[in-house]
Amino acid sequence: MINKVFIYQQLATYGERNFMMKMIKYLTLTLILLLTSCASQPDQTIYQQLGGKEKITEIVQNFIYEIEFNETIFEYFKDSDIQRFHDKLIEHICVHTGGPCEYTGDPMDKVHTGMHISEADFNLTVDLLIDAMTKADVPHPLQNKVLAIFAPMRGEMIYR
Ligand code: HEM
Repeated sequence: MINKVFIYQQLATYGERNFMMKMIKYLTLTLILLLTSCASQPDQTIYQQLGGKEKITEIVQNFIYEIEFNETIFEYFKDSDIQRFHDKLIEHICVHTGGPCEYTGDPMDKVHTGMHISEADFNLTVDLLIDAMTKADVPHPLQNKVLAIFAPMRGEMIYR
């Protein structure tokens, strides 16, 4: 009888040890995977994630193309210097996504005051930007990061 109890106790202890060993192995493996994935993907700026100046230029060119084919939004741009808009918007996006650029254009509130941009037209412009990014093969999660930077600027543009 004593021997039986002793054997059961030993088996239970062995089971616990076995379980603990498995847990330690599992946790160590998880930790290693976590560390290697962090090391291979160091924090990148959104500018870097996009692919730098080249990709931003592609997005801006697609965006201008979209604007030119949208009657409502083109109305705002019909007397604008599109080459200047192209150059300043690239600088602006570069700076705000963390790129190594300098913005040499005018402040957003000053540029857009007097245009009386409605909320609907602001949203429509954002849709055109989304189309421009999609055509430039920017993945959707990254598009959302870009939009999260520019959406809060709406206050400097609408109803002014
Ligand atoms: C977050 C959204 C927007 C950003 C980041 C943005 C950015 C800019 C930038 C950087 C410029 C060039 C400034 C300069 O020439 O010094 C510009 C110009 C302009 N923007 Fe925006 N803009 C936005 C939304 C809009 C919207 C919604 C409209 C109209 C529907 C609009 C209409 C214009 C026009 C017409 C110009 C040219 C101004 C001119 O001819 O002098 N923008 N914008």
